[in-house]
Amino acid sequence: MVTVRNLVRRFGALSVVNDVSLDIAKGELVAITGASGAGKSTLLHLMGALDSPDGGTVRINGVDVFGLSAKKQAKFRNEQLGFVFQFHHLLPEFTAIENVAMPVWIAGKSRQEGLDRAQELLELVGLGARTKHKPSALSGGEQQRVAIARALANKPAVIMADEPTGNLDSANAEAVHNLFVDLQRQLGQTFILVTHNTGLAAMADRHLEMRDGRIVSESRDRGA
Ligand SMILES: Nc1ncnc2c1ncn2[C@@H]1O[C@H](COP(=O)(O)OP(=O)(O)OP(=O)(O)O)[C@@H](O)[C@H]1O
Repeated sequence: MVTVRNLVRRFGALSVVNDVSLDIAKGELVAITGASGAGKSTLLHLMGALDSPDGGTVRINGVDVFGLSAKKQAKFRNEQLGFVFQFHHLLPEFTAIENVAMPVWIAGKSRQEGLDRAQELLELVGLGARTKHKPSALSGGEQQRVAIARALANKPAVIMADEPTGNLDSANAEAVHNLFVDLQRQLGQTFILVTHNTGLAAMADRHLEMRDGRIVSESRDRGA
């Protein structure tokens, strides 16, 4: 599903991602942990084609993402990848349902198709009664669930999440963890998560630890 080979990203003399290779299977939930500055976010951004590498390749569903033109890459990102960040980045002037429908509309589908899909997803994340609320009228945990629904909008191959619970209290963080596991089980959704949260890392099928731009350990610790 995701094949990373010899990925390198340098900032000045520093190799922030230093020759990383890894394979992620369909339906896998992978957590990446490591100290601040280890290169986790940079690696995730490269895998999501939000940044370009100085060397190496990323293939998602067989597509060489850095071999695509800028326009095709943006389309690929919108249709094949879902992103969840620490701060939800919802559009404040739009309702929850409109925020979730947005990637569907951007992909060229009709207004109604977008709204139907968004309604279904908001119900899936437990927000079926909150669809007409604007982000400011939702709690932090609810806003993050809207962002997760939005990430799912186009049935992406992979959801990439960078500190998705970093801004949440422990109860809301746990709700988001459980939601990821439910989505993995119900939809076979593939997830790559960068997190400092040991509870979230422990729920993953596979836990990769980064240090100084490299993956230094790997464990399969779900249920341990
Ligand atoms: N655009 C940039 N220009 C220069 N240096 C950068 C840039 N982006 C990241 N870095 C540096 O790369 C290193 C790794 O950053 P990165 O954000 O990937 O780490 P991280 O493991 O995600 O850390 P954290 O857990 O604190 O988010 C850091 O030393 C950071 O300062």
